[in-house]
Amino acid sequence: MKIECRDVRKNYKKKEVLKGIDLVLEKGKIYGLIGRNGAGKTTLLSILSAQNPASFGNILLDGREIWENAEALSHIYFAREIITSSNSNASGLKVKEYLKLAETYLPRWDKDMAQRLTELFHLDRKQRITKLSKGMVSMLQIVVALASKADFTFLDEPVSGLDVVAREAFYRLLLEEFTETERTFVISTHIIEEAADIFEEVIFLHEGKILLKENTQDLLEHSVYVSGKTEAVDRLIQGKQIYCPEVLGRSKSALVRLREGERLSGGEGVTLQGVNLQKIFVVLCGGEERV
Ligand SMILES: Nc1ncnc2c1ncn2[C@@H]1O[C@H](COP(=O)(O)OP(=O)(O)OP(=O)(O)O)[C@@H](O)[C@H]1O
Repeated sequence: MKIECRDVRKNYKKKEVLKGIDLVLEKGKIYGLIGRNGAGKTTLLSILSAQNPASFGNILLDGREIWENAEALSHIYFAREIITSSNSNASGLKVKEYLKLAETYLPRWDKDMAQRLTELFHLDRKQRITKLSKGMVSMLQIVVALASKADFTFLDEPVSGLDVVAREAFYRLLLEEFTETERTFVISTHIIEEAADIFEEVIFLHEGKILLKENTQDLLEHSVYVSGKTEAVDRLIQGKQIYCPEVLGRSKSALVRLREGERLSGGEGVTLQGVNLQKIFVVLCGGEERV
């Protein structure tokens, strides 16, 4: 089972938010969707789940268009922020009523799991959603996403507002569910480092385009931060794929992306350092604001 996104574009009036997205999401993987504020992550996830029409392009599940295709959509669930303002549909609902509603429209709903997770997160089923704290609303979003049992489950900033204990609990639950099932998860997050180990692949969405989609481990193994005396660094990085070279006095630094089979060996006056996912993201997507 796979989802294919073919040349998907989205305009809001004259503003082009997605600029030709080609993407394949395979079964049985956890993807991290990472991008700056306004990069288009929520828009992309809403289009991948047919909650929002694309302006151009197609989304296919095993070759079949998902738009107005109830069977295809029964395999896809997008857990987006529950809007708790007074004019939202969820307003006024109690937690148990919201879960009941989820049960009616999610064909693979796991009631026992929803019950278990609600207890685990200490969510009061009688509480109105509008009275929940921000973190508790995120927990409810996570409960529904996991209990949806959808083959493709998308979570938009699921850990937003969660304290560190609840975030750890979420990552653990996600991994448990992932190892027991063949489900695919796409998680958008701004908290990159603590989730980096969970993502089998990362997708960097930058200014409406996919800048990178790669196995996380490969990406980390093939990224090296080089610094040292300018001449020595220049010799080392010659012919290599480099990002953000910076010169400070007689020193130079740059991020090097090694191609398959390429190696770097440090010499006199040069330091080689591994980089983490957050650093790679800042270098590739940070632009002028990078520090
Ligand atoms: N319904 C809408 N009408 C008009 N513009 C919109 C609408 N939804 C999103 N946008 C615009 O599209 C762009 C992408 O928004 P989107 O919410 O997809 O980004 P994001 O990557 O999820 O951002 P964040 O990380 O801040 O949540 C932004 O410039 C936003 O203002």
